[in-house]
Amino acid sequence: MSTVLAGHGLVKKYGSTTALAGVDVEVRKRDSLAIMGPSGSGKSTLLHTLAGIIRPDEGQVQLRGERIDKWGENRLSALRRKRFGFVFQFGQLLPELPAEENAALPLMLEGVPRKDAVARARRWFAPLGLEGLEQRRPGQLSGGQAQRVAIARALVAEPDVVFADEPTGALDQRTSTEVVQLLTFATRETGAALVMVTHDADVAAHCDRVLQVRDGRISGHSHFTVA
Ligand SMILES: Nc1ncnc2c1ncn2[C@@H]1O[C@H](COP(=O)(O)OP(=O)(O)OP(=O)(O)O)[C@@H](O)[C@H]1O
Repeated sequence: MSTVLAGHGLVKKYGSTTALAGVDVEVRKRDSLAIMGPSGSGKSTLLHTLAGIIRPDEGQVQLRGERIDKWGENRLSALRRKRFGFVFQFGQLLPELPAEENAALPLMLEGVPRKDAVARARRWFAPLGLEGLEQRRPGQLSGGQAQRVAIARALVAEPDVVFADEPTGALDQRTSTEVVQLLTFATRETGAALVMVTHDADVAAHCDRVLQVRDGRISGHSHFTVA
């Protein structure tokens, strides 16, 4: 299967701190990868480097074989909008917009007319268990519902890769399980790859593979048998 996203020899330093000390990672279509490791081990730096948010000092990031880490900021931010989806710990939904418009936002930012963008976003509401909540503002949603709207927003533009940074970090265990099941299922349905940072081994176990990071290096790599 072809590689969608790859990082080779990634090094990132902040002053005397080496956040990434030479990391190699590849993800393929429909692949889901969890990144785990102690606090400060470099997980978020790795995710942000793969997502074109942080530039590595050494090494390279390739999307479908094309090197992106040297691209200019405008080109990179357009790439992030079109080809990547993001889910963060706290949904980061816009409080004044109804759920359906929050989910439609990446399309509207690309110039898709509001009505069409919302219609496409609405298609995600039933599979994500959000039917009937289309008009709610984020303040009127539970934490789990807000994360499901964030998943719809991450998938609406049919990205190549979804990046999730502690997507269940603010949720209780039952809600975490629901959210990660929906995230892995829905992402796989679209054919996108998923790269997720999590502290929670139960959440990581929903991914195909787990990468352990320690002191900026890969310290372990395990595969789960995919049903
Ligand atoms: N902008 C920055 N400036 C200086 N140091 C940074 C910066 N970002 C990260 N670091 C340092 O780089 C190292 C890796 O940080 P990173 O956030 O990637 O770790 P993490 O594994 O995601 O941690 P956590 O689980 O606590 O979120 C840490 O020592 C951190 O203090």
